Order: sequence, then structure tokens, then C-alpha cells
Amino acid sequence: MTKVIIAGYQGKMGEKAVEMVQQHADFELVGVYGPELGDTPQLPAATKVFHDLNEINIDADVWVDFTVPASVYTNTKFAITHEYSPVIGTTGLTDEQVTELKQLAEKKQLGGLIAPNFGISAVLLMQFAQQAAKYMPDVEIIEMHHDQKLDAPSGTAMSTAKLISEVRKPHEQGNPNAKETLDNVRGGDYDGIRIHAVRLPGLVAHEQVLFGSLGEGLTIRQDTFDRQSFMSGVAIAIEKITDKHELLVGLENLL
Ligand SMILES: NC(=O)C1=CN([C@@H]2O[C@H](COP(=O)(O)OP(=O)(O)OC[C@H]3O[C@@H](n4cnc5c(N)ncnc54)[C@H](OP(=O)(O)O)[C@@H]3O)[C@@H](O)[C@H]2O)C=CC1
Ligand SMILES: O=C(O)C1=N[C@H](C(=O)O)C[C@H](O)C1
Repeated sequence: MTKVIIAGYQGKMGEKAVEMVQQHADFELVGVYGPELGDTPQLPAATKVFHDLNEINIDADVWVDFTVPASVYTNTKFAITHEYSPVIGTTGLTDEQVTELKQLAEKKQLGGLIAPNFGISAVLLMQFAQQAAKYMPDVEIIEMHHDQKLDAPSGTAMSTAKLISEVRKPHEQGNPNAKETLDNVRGGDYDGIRIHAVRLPGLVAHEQVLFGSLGEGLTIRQDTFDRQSFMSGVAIAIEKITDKHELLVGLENLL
């Protein structure tokens, strides 16, 4: 039985994770962590509820985190220090923070996963986009999310841009003399790749990667219509992560 703590249990993703862990025959929900205020989902009687990070002292194997960008670094460091294998869905970790957390996990020989996206459609989109960028280096990313999202660009869009930039030859894109007559209208710039973030009610999570070439184009798109779609990825991570001895980035490492 894998003992699981869920941080952010009252949130949109946290609630789904609480449900999934309770329904899974091999998982036990031993603890949840989140702010004092907020709706509490139905929890097993044996599940301990924590509102203060420093009070968490229970025996557990895995720490699942769907909180907020402002808390994810502290939470992940806490999990590793206490030898809970982190399964981190929360976005917003900087490259420097990831490097530091990887070193900490290595010292402890602890398995862990940071996954910008637990959905298979997004994992495939990132892989296809990386493949396409080898042959079509002119590319822009449009990510579209619900209007309550705290961070922009999305973790998935940043991860897509990083994967593309790993394989794309040094490349100048667009007209070097172009001028913006409205601030930021061309979007954010990651290594020459433009990223555009759309926030609208009614959306869940969606991404398009657009490639252009002489006389042809390619659009790769994924749509998350329901947050339930992330849960099979979270379950795979909980199942497999305690057999690992390093902090991995990307669900594809466990598939
Ligand atoms: N990797 C993936 O596949 C996915 C990742 N995400 C990411 O997961 C994160 C959560 O998303 P979502 O569930 O939609 O967001 P929500 O805002 O619905 O949930 C976040 C929850 O965390 C709580 N919280 C705030 N601060 C803390 C803290 N210090 N410690 C513990 N809990 C805290 C919030 O409480 P309060 O509201 O009171 O502040 C809220 O209940 C985001 O970063 C999002 O980008 C989302 C979907 C998929
Ligand atoms: O906030 C969200 O909703 C999502 N966040 C992740 C991200 O920033 O990429 C994953 C998915 O896009 C949903």
C-alpha cells in the first residue's frame, strides 16, 4: 500500500486527486494539507488534515502537490527533506529551484517527479512539437487556460518551448525590423520562440504549437476538457516514483 499526502486538497486538482487516491486499491490517503479556510472534500476518517506545513510529521511514501506557484518550492523541499517522494503538478518552479531540488533528492537517493502536465495529450504534443522543430524551426506557441490560472505562461508552454529549443538550430525568426505598436503584442520570448497566453472563462487547458515554412504549415493542438484526464498520469507517478532514486522532470520518464 502506498501512503499518500495531498497538498492543495481543497483546490480543483487537489479534489480530483483526493478522489482518485481514495478509489485506488493500492493507495492510502494518510494526510492532506491546505489553508484553514475553504471547502473540505469528503475524507476517510483516518486521513490527517494539516493546515501548517511544519506540523506534518506522519509516515508517508508520496507527497502529491497541486498548490500555488508561491508555495511549490517550499513544499517540495519539505517533502524531500522528510523523505516523502514528491509528485509535483504545481507549476512555477524556476530552473535554479529545480536544480537545487534535484541535488537534494540525489543526496537522499529519493525518487520524485515534477510534471508540467499529467495529461497524455499534452505529453504527446510536447514530443511531437520537439520532433517537428528539427525540420520546421519557425514556431509560435499559444496556450489557453481558464481565467483563474495564477501563472503565465503555463508550465506546459514553457516546457514545450524548452524542448523545442533543445533541438532547434540557432535561428532568427520574423522580421528583425518589426516594431510593436502595442506593448507585448507579439507575446513572450523564450529563446526566440514567441509564447502567447490566453485566459478566458469556459476554457480548461489547451495548447497549440504552430509551425510555418515556405508554402506550408503545421499545427499541433491538445485540449483538456476535464481535469479527470490528469488523474491516470498522477496515479502512474504515485505507483512508480518510489522505485526511483532521482528527481525526474516530465511524465514521459515514467511511461
Ligand atoms: N501538472 C499538471 O498536469 C497540472 C498542473 N496544474 C497546476 O496545479 C496547480 C493547482 O491548480 P488548481 O488545482 O487548478 O488550482 P486551485 O487554485 O484550484 O488550487 C490550489 C489550492 O492550493 C491551496 N493553497 C494555497 N496556498 C497553499 C499552500 N501554501 N499550501 C498548500 N495549499 C495551498 C489553495 O487554497 P486557496 O484557494 O485558499 O488559496 C487551493 O485550494 C497550478 O499550479 C496549476 O498550474 C493544474 C492542472 C494540471
Ligand atoms: O493551471 C492549470 O489549469 C494547468 N496548469 C498546468 C500548466 O501550467 O501547464 C497544466 C495544465 O495546462 C493545466
